[in-house]
Amino acid sequence: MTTTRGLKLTRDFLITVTELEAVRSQLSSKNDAIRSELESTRLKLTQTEIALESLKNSHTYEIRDLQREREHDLKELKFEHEKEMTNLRHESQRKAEELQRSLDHQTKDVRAEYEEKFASLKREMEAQLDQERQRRVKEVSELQTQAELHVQNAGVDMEKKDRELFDLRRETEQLKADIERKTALEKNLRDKLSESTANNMTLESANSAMRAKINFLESDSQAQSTAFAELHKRMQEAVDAAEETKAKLRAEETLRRKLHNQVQELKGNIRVFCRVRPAAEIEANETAEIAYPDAGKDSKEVVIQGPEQKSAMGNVTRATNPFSFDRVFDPKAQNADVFEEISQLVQSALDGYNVCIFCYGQTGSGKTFTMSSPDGMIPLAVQQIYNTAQELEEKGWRYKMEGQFVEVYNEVLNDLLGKTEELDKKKHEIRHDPQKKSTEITGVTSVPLDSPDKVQEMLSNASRNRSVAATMANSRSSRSHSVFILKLKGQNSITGERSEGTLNLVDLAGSERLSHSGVTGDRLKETQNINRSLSCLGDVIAALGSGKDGAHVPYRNSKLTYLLQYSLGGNSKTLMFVMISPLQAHLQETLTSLKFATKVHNTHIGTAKRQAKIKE
Ligand SMILES: Nc1ncnc2c1ncn2[C@@H]1O[C@H](COP(=O)(O)OP(=O)(O)OP(=O)(O)O)[C@@H](O)[C@H]1O
Repeated sequence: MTTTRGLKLTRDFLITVTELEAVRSQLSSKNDAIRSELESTRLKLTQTEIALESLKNSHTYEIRDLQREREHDLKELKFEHEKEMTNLRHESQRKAEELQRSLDHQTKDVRAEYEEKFASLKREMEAQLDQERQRRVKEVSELQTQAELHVQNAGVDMEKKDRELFDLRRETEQLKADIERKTALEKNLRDKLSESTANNMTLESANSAMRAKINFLESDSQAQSTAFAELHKRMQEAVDAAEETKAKLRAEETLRRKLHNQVQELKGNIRVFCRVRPAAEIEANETAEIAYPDAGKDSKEVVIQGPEQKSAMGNVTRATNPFSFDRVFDPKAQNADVFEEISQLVQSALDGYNVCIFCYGQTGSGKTFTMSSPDGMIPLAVQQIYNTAQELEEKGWRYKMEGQFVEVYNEVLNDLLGKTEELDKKKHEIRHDPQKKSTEITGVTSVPLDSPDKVQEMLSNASRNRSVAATMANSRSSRSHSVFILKLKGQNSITGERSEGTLNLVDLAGSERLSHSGVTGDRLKETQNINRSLSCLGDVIAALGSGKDGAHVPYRNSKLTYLLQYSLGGNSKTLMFVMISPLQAHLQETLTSLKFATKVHNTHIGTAKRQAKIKE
């Protein structure tokens, strides 16, 4: 069995080998055919390459021949060209020379022609110039004559103006001398009056003694009645003399006040006083260098040594800053000395003027001390007005005096004499009467000032109200403007005259330059309002000083200037106090304040008019 299977396997194997042999012989014959085909193709390729090589060689020869030919042609052409160029160059050179010759010829002709024309034009121009020169010389001499005439006229005018100025100065001097004389006279008359009053009293007592004597004697003898008549006559003479002296005194007083007002009008009606407060004990070593060169004489000058400045070279210098005002009060000056200087101005309110006195300066420079302390300007002004009003009663004048005290805080008006709980709440409005040039504030408390003691009560009420407000918004007095308004209405029963004047005493908010940086909320609002209202005050003064009649004055730009509309400007007398701190730390603010005050001092805001009328 196994052998059969082996035989079968061997037969199958042999069959397979035979088949594979047949396939191999087929493949080998195919391979031979392909190889011979490859050989013939390779032969063909070699032949083609040979043919190509020979073609390439023949082309190379042709190209070389062509190149040689072309080079030859090129050389010939170049030669021809150069020959032609030489000919052309010669030809053009010849033509150029010809052209140059002809041009030279033409130029010569043209130049000759132009020279001739130029000479004739020059002659013409010179003739015209000569004529013009003569005309101008004539004109210049005419102008010179006219100018000389003008100069002569101007000289005459100048002399006239100088004379006028001199006359005015003399008049002012005379007025001043008159006032001094009248004041001396008045004093004299007052002395005489008191002497006469004393005489009168003596005579009256003598008279009553005589009467008693007469009664006692009850005699009707001739001698007694003559003596009595004589005594009576002497007494009557003394009474008449006293009456006459009183009348003279009244006339002199009227004249003195008139002359004072005239002098003020001649001076212009805005004046500036400067006051330097004393340093407190603890500040004694921190003071700036401030000098008063004319102290004890005119007292109009103050000199501030500026801060130290280092130059690029390292040198340290200090600028000297001199300022001059109508009056400078050094730290030794007392409130009474200051008031003496303003008393005439206060008096003007009684004469029917609107008067405005305001204190400008940084916080802590002495504004409130000057205005509201017990011997400050407000109490002294009220006291003086009260005394004068009483004296004027003799001359037939009766005055009604009313005081108001308001505050402008954050552009809102507050009544400092009103109820504390109404502060910052009750609305007040400003009403102007353009006809009467007067101002009213709605709903504001008016205190009749029938005795000078009332003013102290008023001031303490105002201060109490302000201190209550201060607990709510810090140091209210330095962050708001306060205005004390004294209204004076007078009537003369003898002459029928009436007068209406207002005295405004203003304590401004601290003028230190307040920066907006780092401030927010209520404090920022306060700061902006103070800055704005103080700059509005400056703008109003500048507009008034621009001297243009009818020029727009921006009173409406702030509550303060709107309130003071009729007390700042043409129809009023204005005085500004610039208050100065003596401390070195405040030097920069001091210089800023003094510069602002100098601007105000240089402003002339017209002539004040009295608000007086005659009874129809
Ligand atoms: N002439 C003076 N003599 C003596 N002390 C003065 C004088 N002036 C000011 N003082 C004192 O200096 C301090 C600051 O003055 P004051 O309060 O009047 O300044 P102010 O400018 O009104 O400040 P604020 O703007 O805060 O109201 C106060 O203690 C005051 O008493």
